[in-house]
Amino acid sequence: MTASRPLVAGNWKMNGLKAAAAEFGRMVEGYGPEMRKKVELAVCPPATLLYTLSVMAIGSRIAVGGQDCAVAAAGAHTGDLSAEMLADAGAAYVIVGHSERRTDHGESDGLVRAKAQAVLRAGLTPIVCIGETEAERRNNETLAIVERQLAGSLPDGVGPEDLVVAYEPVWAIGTGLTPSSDDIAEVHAHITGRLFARFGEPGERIRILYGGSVKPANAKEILGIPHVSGALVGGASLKAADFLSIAAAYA
Ligand SMILES: O=C[C@H](O)COP(=O)(O)O
Repeated sequence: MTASRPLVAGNWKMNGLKAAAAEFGRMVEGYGPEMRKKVELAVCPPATLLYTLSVMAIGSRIAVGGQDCAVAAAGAHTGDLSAEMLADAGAAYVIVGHSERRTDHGESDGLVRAKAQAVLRAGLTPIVCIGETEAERRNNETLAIVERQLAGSLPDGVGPEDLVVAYEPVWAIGTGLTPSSDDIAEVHAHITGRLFARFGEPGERIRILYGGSVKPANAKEILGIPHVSGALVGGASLKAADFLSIAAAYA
């Protein structure tokens, strides 16, 4: 896995029954050699579809990933899935700290960090999500919030290939709203600076995805912003045509 190509990752969230595999099949078909050279694609389906999609992805170079994991590797944790299980099912990535997990399940920065460590332990790459709420942005706290979340959520001792950061303003998720390009640029530059401060020069090469209402219509503009090295896409990743059209912003 190289950090040189940008990454467009789809997060299907709690969407997709068996029939959704056909949509993934269309993504596999559409991810041709030219696109592969320019952009890496990953799809994080519900865990029930992970193994099916990973088998379909063999030979296609589309990665699949999980949306969350437990901290422990195995044991008496009813209903949980370990990073090792996700790896066994074919995952290459695991999203941790998504704002919906932070909100719905009260996940703290410390827990997100432990989950990111678990992902690394299993040999996978964590996509660590951070981002401010609408109230925090209104109070001009955005940079302080992302800085605090980064400091608390990122694992230590990782190289640029081992880690992906996703900046997702909570108020932009699923709303059709997006920050201005200048605002996205400011936050991504700030995150880059913090990654440099924490990891040294390799930290500047850690990919920082933008997430929050990325659509085919705005992908080219958002993905062209300095320090934006890909996207974490929710709703628009459910349809192959939309997802591939977003990735085509790099073509
Ligand atoms: O993980 C993906 C994000 O939450 C963005 O979702 P969205 O593209 O539906 O706004």
